[in-house]
Amino acid sequence: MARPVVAIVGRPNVGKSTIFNRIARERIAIVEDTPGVTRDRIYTHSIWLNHEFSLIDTGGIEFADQPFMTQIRNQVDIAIDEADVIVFLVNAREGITDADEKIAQILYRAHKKVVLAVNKADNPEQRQDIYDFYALGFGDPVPVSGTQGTGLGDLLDAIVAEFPTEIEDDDDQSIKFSLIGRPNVGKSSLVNAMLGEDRVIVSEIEGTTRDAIDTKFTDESGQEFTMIDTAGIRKRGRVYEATEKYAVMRAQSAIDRSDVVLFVIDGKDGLREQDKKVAGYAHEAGCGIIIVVNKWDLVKKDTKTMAEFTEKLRGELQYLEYAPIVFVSALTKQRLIQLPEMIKTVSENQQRRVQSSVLNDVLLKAVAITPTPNVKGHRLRVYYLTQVAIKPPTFVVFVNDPDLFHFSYQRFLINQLRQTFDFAGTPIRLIARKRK
Ligand SMILES: Nc1nc2c(ncn2[C@@H]2O[C@H](COP(=O)(O)OP(=O)(O)OP(=O)(O)O)[C@@H](O)[C@H]2O)c(=O)[nH]1
Ligand SMILES: Nc1nc2c(ncn2[C@@H]2O[C@H](COP(=O)(O)OP(=O)(O)OP(=O)(O)O)[C@@H](O)[C@H]2O)c(=O)[nH]1
Repeated sequence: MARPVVAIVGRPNVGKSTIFNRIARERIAIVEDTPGVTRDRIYTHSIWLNHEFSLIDTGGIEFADQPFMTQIRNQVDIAIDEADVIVFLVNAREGITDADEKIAQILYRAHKKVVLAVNKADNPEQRQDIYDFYALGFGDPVPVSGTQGTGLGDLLDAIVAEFPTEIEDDDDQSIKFSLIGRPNVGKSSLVNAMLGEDRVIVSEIEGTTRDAIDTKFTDESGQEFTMIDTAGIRKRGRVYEATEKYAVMRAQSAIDRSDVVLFVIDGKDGLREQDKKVAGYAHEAGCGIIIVVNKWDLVKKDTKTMAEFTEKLRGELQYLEYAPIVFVSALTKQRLIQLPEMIKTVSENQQRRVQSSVLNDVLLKAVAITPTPNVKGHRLRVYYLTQVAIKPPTFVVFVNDPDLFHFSYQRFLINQLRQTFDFAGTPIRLIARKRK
């Protein structure tokens, strides 16, 4: 589902990652007194008063060896390209600096919704000082303190007030999917080859508010698909497109909007670290996943090659055991015809609902095959299984004590579900609740 995107911009050390973490309510980034510390997470989800949104900390995208102002410029450009609302963060203790004024000029020309937040307003005097910041021309400055956690409610109110009001197109029955993968694995080639198939009718290419380009097409059976644009597929010619953090952030945002993700890897090179990161995110997000091994034409094959490749891949990506693997070539178009059908099946599996009565038959049989574990003299008891959500299928199992419900037994139950119903391609979530 598409959510509004909020990006935080500002000079180094104004407290972007501190505020990011506060809003994300998790201490996920490392906060240090050194400007430009390396941080891992720059993209997260948050919710305020029923408004869900994605949040980007542009400070986490670094441009080594670039002059100070170029770095800031790139970060602000990313915010302008990606975000619906930009939080422009300044420092109450330092007043308006030259860099702040430059950022203001860029933002001003971009005609984006901007919320001005004055950080490090830790005490009442500093909160008084914020009036100077009216001079930046973005209306009422909101005083906040990242370290104390004050003012965040007002900041979030100001942010959600700027969210676009247009509602999502509910009539859109198309299956949304994206292609994710390292540079050069052949994503663009696959897209072009898929859209170039005779049997595929490309119906529209639409630019959305965020400058992203999604492509709609219909397959032979009349099923509609929306291909979500990802960085690396259609380049906008920006310098920052080459940075890994940016690519990962774009991939995460595409994953958030997708029902199904085609995780593309290079059949010749195999799997790399960066691949795993993005695949892990898709798994956590609950997307359907298909592993697409591209450039299969370049691989010297005998009868065992495919099985060996599969086994190696399964070993490296154990948590993706449910994802089907398909070996294709964008060049020769081998097996590309299967992709729309596979996406459709995975999407159906992701929306599968199973009645509680049927589920409890499975549960009874499962317990008969493998009795529940005994942990330090306490036996786990499972009483009832019910499905509470789809996309991804999510089940609640009522037990005597959730602490006794260990990972191995969860896995066993999930496997029983997979053996009984077709959940190929979709993650399954299992939540243990104590029966009252
Ligand atoms: N006094 C005070 N210090 C703060 C506040 N918010 C952040 N800081 C401190 O300011 C420093 C920089 O914070 P960061 O969150 O890393 O700043 P940043 O803007 O993400 O920095 P870059 O990574 O360089 O872009 C840290 O030492 C924080 O502890 C605040 O509200 N009050
Ligand atoms: N032999 C062979 N070459 C391929 C295949 N698919 C892509 N290529 C080549 O691999 C290179 C990279 O392909 P792209 O489609 O640009 O890869 P990408 O993943 O979109 O790359 P970025 O745009 O950098 O993210 C190009 O030279 C393609 O011609 C394939 O199936 N077989």
